[in-house]
Amino acid sequence: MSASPRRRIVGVSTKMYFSASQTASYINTFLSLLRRSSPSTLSALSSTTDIFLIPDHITLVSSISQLSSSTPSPITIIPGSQDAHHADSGAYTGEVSPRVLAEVGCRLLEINHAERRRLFGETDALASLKVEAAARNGITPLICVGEITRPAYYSSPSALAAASPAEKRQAVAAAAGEMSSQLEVLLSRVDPAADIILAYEPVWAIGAAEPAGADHVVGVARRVRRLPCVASRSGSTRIVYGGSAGPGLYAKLAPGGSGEEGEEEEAQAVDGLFLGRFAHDPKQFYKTILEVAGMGDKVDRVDSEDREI
Ligand SMILES: O=C[C@H](O)COP(=O)(O)O
Repeated sequence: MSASPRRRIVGVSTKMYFSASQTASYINTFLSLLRRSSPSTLSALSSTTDIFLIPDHITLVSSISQLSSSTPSPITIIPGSQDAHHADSGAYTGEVSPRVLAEVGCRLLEINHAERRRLFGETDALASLKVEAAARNGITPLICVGEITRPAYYSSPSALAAASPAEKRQAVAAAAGEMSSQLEVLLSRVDPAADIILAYEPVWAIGAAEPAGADHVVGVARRVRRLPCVASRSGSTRIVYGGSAGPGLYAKLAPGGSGEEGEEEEAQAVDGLFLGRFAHDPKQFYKTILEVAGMGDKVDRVDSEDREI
């Protein structure tokens, strides 16, 4: 996965929503959308943007085979795993080995998702071992991190509209501060030269009706990039946003979008999106991919069955 300058990246985790046959049919429908795209669309897409797909563990191997046999050239879809143990082998009944994941073609490992922390008691220290295990096995770690507390002004649309720039800056600083101590631990065991992806997922925006505001996301991403444990890395550190993300969001996060006011514009604070529910329809997933790739002019064609995308 090359990332210099940083390639955009967008993907989906199906969490535990789909049956095995739904996962197969989801991938099938998504790949047919890609196959309906013109060679120039596919070529432009693959030249700028990485796409990943993270099914459940049971369907990972069959998904990898489906992706490798039916993805139209020159697109490559990066298969990922939702979790793994930190040891490569041993007496760990029921666990998934990162070495075996690498062996079957998995190239991305999701680590430290808020649901793993809240429901299964995972900690920063455990996640740091998994980050190390992924990199050791040549798998790119996709490290989820985000603040727990929702800024008070998200309580209602009117409170959000009335929030002052100072309140918003304070919320951005608080979120980045909370993530700073987590990231220190999460990145403590991985080679600074390894390529990683950070998924900024405010816990309060996961499973919600709406994503966090663009100004909040861009502001936090900029601050995270400046944290010493991130800024000092020599490997690529891409940042994707997750938490009720879907079509229409990335344009607001990209340079020239509606990101945080009053700060020096960075070329690209957020490198892409990490989708959940709002990618359950393969067409919505493909529309979002096109938007992340800066090809929003193609989005209207996705709904029309008889037009080439
Ligand atoms: O893994 C993806 C994120 O947790 C976002 O999920 P969501 O878009 O369904 O809120």
